[in-house]
Amino acid sequence: MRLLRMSNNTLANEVLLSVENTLRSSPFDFQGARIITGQDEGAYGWITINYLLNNFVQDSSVLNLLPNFRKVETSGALDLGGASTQITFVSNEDIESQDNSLHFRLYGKNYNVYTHSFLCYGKDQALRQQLVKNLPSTENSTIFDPCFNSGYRRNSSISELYSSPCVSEYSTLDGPINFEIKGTGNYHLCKANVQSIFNRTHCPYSQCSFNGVFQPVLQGKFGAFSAFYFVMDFLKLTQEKATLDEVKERIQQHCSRPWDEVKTEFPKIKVKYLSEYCFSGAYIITLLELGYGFNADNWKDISFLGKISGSDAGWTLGYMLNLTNMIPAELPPSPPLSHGVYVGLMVFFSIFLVFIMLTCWLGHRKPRCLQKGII
Ligand SMILES: Nc1ccn([C@@H]2O[C@H](COP(=O)(O)OP(=O)(O)OP(=O)(O)O)[C@@H](O)[C@H]2O)c(=O)n1
Repeated sequence: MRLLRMSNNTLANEVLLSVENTLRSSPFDFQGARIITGQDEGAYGWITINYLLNNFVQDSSVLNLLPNFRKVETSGALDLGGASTQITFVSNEDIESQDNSLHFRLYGKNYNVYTHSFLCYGKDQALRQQLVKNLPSTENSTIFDPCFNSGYRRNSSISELYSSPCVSEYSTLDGPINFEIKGTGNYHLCKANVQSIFNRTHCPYSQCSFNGVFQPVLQGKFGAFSAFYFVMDFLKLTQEKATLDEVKERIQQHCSRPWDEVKTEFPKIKVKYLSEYCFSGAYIITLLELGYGFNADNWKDISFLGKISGSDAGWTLGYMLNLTNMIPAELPPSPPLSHGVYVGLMVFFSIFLVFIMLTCWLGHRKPRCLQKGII
């Protein structure tokens, strides 16, 4: 919707109006439809996964005294959509760019959060950028693309290719109107093509991810969801903790398989998704490694998450939690003593009272001989 608004604002408004009309006639308490910002998308994704992972349940002074008390850290959020991708995590460093800085107070604790949304770096738009950047200058009607399995063919057109604002600046009237994309299935060539859409030559801050965007040093664990999960799940890389090299090896193997073989093995998967897993694998590795700076050491900090406790990982739950005030800024008032400590103190004081009464009684009691009048 953010892309559509850029290329055709009237059409974007028409879509919103249509959504509003439909939802207004539903039994829900509909309060309006709007296009959220990339920053919101990052923030709400971060809230969702940390809420579902129970990371906001923080220490109270009593809990702190417990021997097995775990100081809960939040998890960073990595979201890959079709049009944009978001990275969000708590950072102890100075966030040099205001646009990337968020402050939350949740359950009585402050969080300084870094977030950035890269529009045009979702999986579908990145594929488009990669194709455009590597279009041969000749007027060939066939494009050989290493990011598709060999034997794969797809028809496209110049107008379709350049229809997105992510690539319209590269638009050229040269070349054929219609062309055919033919896969050659080569992971290393594909990765080289994908790298060409990441600009790491300029950085106006002390450190950047790519395209001149500030990013502090990566901190803590990360949950990667949406297309990060769909792709890694297809490649069977979400359960086992594979090393970065093993992950690359698996993607390389997949890219080198002939398209016919892939299609026969997975007849139930949509052709659009299936045909793009080679590109998607190479893109995810490049985005995480070259873009965000993950490496062989901190790769283990990334968990690929589809559902958490039965709920989808994504920005929508976080948006709803925020809207309905489900995560209060302050901790709910808790009793000064826990139940266990209260019961323990009651038992102790009861025994103490009985002991005092017994001592008094023994101290004031007359000896038996006095009672009988014998000195
Ligand atoms: N089983 C699936 C489902 C989706 N996808 C891909 O995952 C990406 C993200 O899909 P979706 O969650 O529908 O994202 P969008 O809503 O399009 O993302 P955005 O937030 O960027 O608009 C898309 O490229 C889609 O083709 C996939 O590879 N396999």
